[in-house]
Amino acid sequence: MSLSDDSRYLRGGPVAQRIIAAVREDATIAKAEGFPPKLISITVGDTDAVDVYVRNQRAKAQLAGIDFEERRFPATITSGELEAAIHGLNADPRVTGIIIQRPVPAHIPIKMLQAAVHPLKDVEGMHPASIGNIVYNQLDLAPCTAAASVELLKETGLDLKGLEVVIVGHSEIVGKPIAFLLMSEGATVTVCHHMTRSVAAHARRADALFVAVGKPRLIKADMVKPGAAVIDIGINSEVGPDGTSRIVGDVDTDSVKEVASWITPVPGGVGPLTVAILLRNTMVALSRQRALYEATYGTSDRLAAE
Ligand SMILES: NC(=O)C1=CN([C@@H]2O[C@H](COP(=O)(O)OP(=O)(O)OC[C@H]3O[C@@H](n4cnc5c(N)ncnc54)[C@H](OP(=O)(O)O)[C@@H]3O)[C@@H](O)[C@H]2O)C=CC1
Ligand SMILES: Nc1nc(=O)c2c([nH]1)NC[C@@H]1CN(c3ccc(C(=O)N[C@@H](CCC(=O)O)C(=O)O)cc3)C=[N+]21
Repeated sequence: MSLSDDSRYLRGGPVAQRIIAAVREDATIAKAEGFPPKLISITVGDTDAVDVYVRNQRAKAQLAGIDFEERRFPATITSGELEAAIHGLNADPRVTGIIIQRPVPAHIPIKMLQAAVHPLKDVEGMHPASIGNIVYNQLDLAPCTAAASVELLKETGLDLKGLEVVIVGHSEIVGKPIAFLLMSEGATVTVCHHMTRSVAAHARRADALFVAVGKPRLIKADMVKPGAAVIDIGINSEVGPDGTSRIVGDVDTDSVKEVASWITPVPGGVGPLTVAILLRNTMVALSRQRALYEATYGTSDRLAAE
């Protein structure tokens, strides 16, 4: 069966396109009212997966009518210098949202950086105060990849209540928020990580398996329950047999798709939806900023006010 007509593939593109079209409408109105949305990406050092993400952020932001600017810093920068740069962006009224690309070099405390971003400009909901909102089931501005992964699982039509879900990987930005989002949907959630005794034994029980580790082909067909939904979040750059670089996930897709009922392809699965949700979150941040502006100045139309 060809890729395009295989219904087992859960594709992010169509959902992403719908979100981007809606963002574009919102952005057009916001611009006309004096609030052009602008997203700033902060990259520290060099990571392949970040390069792919930023490239797509720029392309899709342009489609959606959101200004996009990348600030790149060398891996040798100090945390104090980075914090100062973030404070400058917090104070700039033209900046709607700030995303700090992960990972950052080991000498920079990531939590301190996330805490430096003003919560109203925190488009990934990663400020220590914001991430707590998902514990309270307040989900309108959740970390983008986690939200994208759960959204794709919902595309299967599976009832999430009581669903056996296994997540492999427990990072702050992906695995942990997915666990919280799914708990709030009523799923029974198991989280595996590098200390888990047998990832395979857990994975084989899963009706839905989420994988966010960063290791190509970690998940093989014998680790997947027949009929399961497999959400592959990994983005790994690999040099193919022809010498060109390509992107692969964490799942051995060719073999796993013979066992699973649904699988997200890489590329074309979670990635495009992550980008779309980041842009949508930027508009959520803008509307919160506008609400504050209105409470202060009595109007949310900045152009009319001036
Ligand atoms: N498609 C998308 O939108 C996105 C994709 N990604 C990709 O997802 C992957 C993971 O990203 P991220 O969560 O940020 O990465 P991290 O490196 O922060 O986390 C990786 C996680 O995997 C766990 N782990 C490592 N080895 C194993 C193993 N052998 N078995 C089980 N668990 C293991 C680690 O556990 P421990 O901490 O205990 O060592 C850790 O929790 C990467 O490929 C990244 O590029 C990330 C974000 C968005
Ligand atoms: N703070 C932070 N948040 C993140 O969400 C985050 C991060 N840091 N660091 C890097 C990883 C990686 N990541 C990707 C998201 C989308 C694509 C994406 O658009 N992928 C396309 C690739 C298409 C192409 O090849 O161009 C796809 O999978 O189809 C890739 C990678 C987000 N991450």
